[in-house]
Amino acid sequence: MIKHINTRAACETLDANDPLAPLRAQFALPPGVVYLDGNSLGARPKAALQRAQKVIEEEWGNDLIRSWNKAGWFDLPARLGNKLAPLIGAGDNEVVITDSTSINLFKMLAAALQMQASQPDSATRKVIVTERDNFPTDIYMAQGLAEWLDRGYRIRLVDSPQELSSAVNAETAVLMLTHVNYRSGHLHDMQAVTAAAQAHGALVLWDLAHSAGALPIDLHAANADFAVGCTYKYMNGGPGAPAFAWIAPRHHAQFRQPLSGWWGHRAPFTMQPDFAPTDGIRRALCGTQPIVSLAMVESGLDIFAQTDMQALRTKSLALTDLFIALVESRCAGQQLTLVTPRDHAQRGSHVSFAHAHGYGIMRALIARGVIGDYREPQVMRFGFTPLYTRFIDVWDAVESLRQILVDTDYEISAQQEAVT
Ligand SMILES: Cc1ncc(COP(=O)(O)O)c(C=O)c1O
Ligand SMILES: Nc1ccccc1C(=O)C[C@H](N)C(=O)O
Repeated sequence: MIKHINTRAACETLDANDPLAPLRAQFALPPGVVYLDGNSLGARPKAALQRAQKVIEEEWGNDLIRSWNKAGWFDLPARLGNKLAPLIGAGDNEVVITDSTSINLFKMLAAALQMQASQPDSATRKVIVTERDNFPTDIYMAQGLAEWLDRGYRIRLVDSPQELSSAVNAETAVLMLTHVNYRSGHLHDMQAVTAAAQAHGALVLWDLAHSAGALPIDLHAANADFAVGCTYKYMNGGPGAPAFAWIAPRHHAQFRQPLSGWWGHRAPFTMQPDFAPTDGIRRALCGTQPIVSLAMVESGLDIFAQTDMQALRTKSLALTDLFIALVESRCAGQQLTLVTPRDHAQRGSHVSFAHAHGYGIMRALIARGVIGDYREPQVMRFGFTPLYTRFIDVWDAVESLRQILVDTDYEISAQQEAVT
């Protein structure tokens, strides 16, 4: 059906018939902007402003220190974790919102290695497998941890998802993967990949940065071991909002992480000199959280509570199908290469096209109010966030892209900004 859409009016009709369309009104989006970067920084829920006002004025300003109890600040990582849990197929008391994705990767990976170290085959199980194409922080954190531990851990980088089955073996301690690749938008089959790795005795850690809030996830059905992810992308938690961490309940008792701060202690206000981890998911906590930023996450989660991930996925695929079809028909012959898989089963919620002048073209798009981003090498990324992206946004983005390409209206040697 999407293939036959070839006018803006037809896109208007798709919007008029879209059951999710009313949700857009809950976001503060600037006029004249086509925002296709919710996969990097989600848009602001309108309610976040009132929430910030309340946290700052009432909870901090008036109630001061009393808010740790009265406003539930101390319990916020776990309370919001419970709100986020259904979006990733997790249960109550299995998720905390805390720290950054990088830090949570470190904690989960360290705990997984420590669990493997207590197994009889630990002397030969020393490899962390991940993808060369993974988001760099994931690889960097694994490298840093392996170096720091200095116990012979090695990182094995695979060059394609097909290589995973031969790369994971009896030497694999942890398979650490990002569910949807940040650059290509490639989506792994979580259940199949997890089962294959576990059959070799590996533990599996998923980074859900580009899939949580973008598509249905069922960590329990996949029998995953650990997961982390961002709240500032598809979940619309705000710039630098704390990340989340999930531990399969079957691992809670053995889970020990090296950042053993007082928020993970069983009785922090007894002020004991010895660390004793608390039961359950709060073991993943370290110390005091940025409460103002953490509180903002709730406004985004409250919008998800009004719909379901299946409905969002249906719209997301319609948006990405339409974008691919329109770019390929209206920008034909313009040397664009589709980087993202066409197969729905392998596609996340963003679409990437490569072009030799990708950076300059993206700058030109942004100058016209079509906001995507650029990732080396040559890749223009366009994120589709079904809570607020409209079908006419897809049309308008492709029209701007077409005009820029036809008129060569981009800077061929554009100077790159610090953040691309
Ligand atoms: C897969 C993935 N992991 C982690 C991160 C970010 O980690 P952090 O929030 O710690 O900067 C990103 C994006 O920034 C990402 O795409
Ligand atoms: N946290 C950021 C801060 C500044 C600029 C970008 C980010 C991103 O999140 C990038 C994203 N993870 C990516 O997939 O490229």
